[in-house]
Amino acid sequence: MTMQSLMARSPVIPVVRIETASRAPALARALLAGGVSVIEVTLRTAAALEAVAAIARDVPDMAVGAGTVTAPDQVQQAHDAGARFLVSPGYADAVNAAAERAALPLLPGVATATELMRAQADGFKQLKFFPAVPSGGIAALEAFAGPFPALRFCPTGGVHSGNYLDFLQLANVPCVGGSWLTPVETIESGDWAHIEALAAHAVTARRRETAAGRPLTADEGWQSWAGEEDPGSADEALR
Ligand SMILES: O=C(O)C(=O)C[C@H](O)[C@H](O)COP(=O)(O)O
Repeated sequence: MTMQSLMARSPVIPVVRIETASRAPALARALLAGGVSVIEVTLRTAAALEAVAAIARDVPDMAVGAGTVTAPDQVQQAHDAGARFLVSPGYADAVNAAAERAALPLLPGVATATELMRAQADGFKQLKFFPAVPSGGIAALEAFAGPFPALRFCPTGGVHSGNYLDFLQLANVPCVGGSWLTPVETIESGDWAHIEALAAHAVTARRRETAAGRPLTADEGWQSWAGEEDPGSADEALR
């Protein structure tokens, strides 16, 4: 699987912080049921690697990756757990080399033109733009499109239900990353229907906008639910 094909699987890559590995398969099934078939489990908790392994074993249709990869030894650990891709918040030669040795697709993080130039020279075409909103958001991505027309970005950090459709309007943004589909407290409470609804809403609103060929208003995006399932008010489903 290439990073390009992974980024084409879903308009949103859920960035997950999970405290209890045994909850990971149910979480992955809820996202799949909502139409999201890729998940990034951040290596920020003690349960993360076990969660990656549980998803890889029990939910094979979910493309599970490891995020927050900041050191080369995490690459091998993620590989051994069954991760199918890696995401790093930054750009580090040692991590890049370890990912290449492990033959795992890597989405490295960049935020400046200098980092983009390094990544491009190293052969990367798909990059995480992190932290997206603090680093200039949509205006920065539009500016990067001029000197770097071949690069594609997954903006992450500050992207949420209220702005992700705007990011996806950009020609150099095939997908975004964000934590809003998988709130920590919702995972801990096991409210899988809510996570399925968040995923379904994100995917459906994007599909509807693509079909319309123009940006939707917030209300129109929400109406993408009409006729499928009554999610209650936007505030309620996105609570
Ligand atoms: O740990 C990493 O490697 C990260 O990428 C951090 C993530 O970007 C955020 O956890 C997601 O950001 P929010 O959607 O703004 O919550």
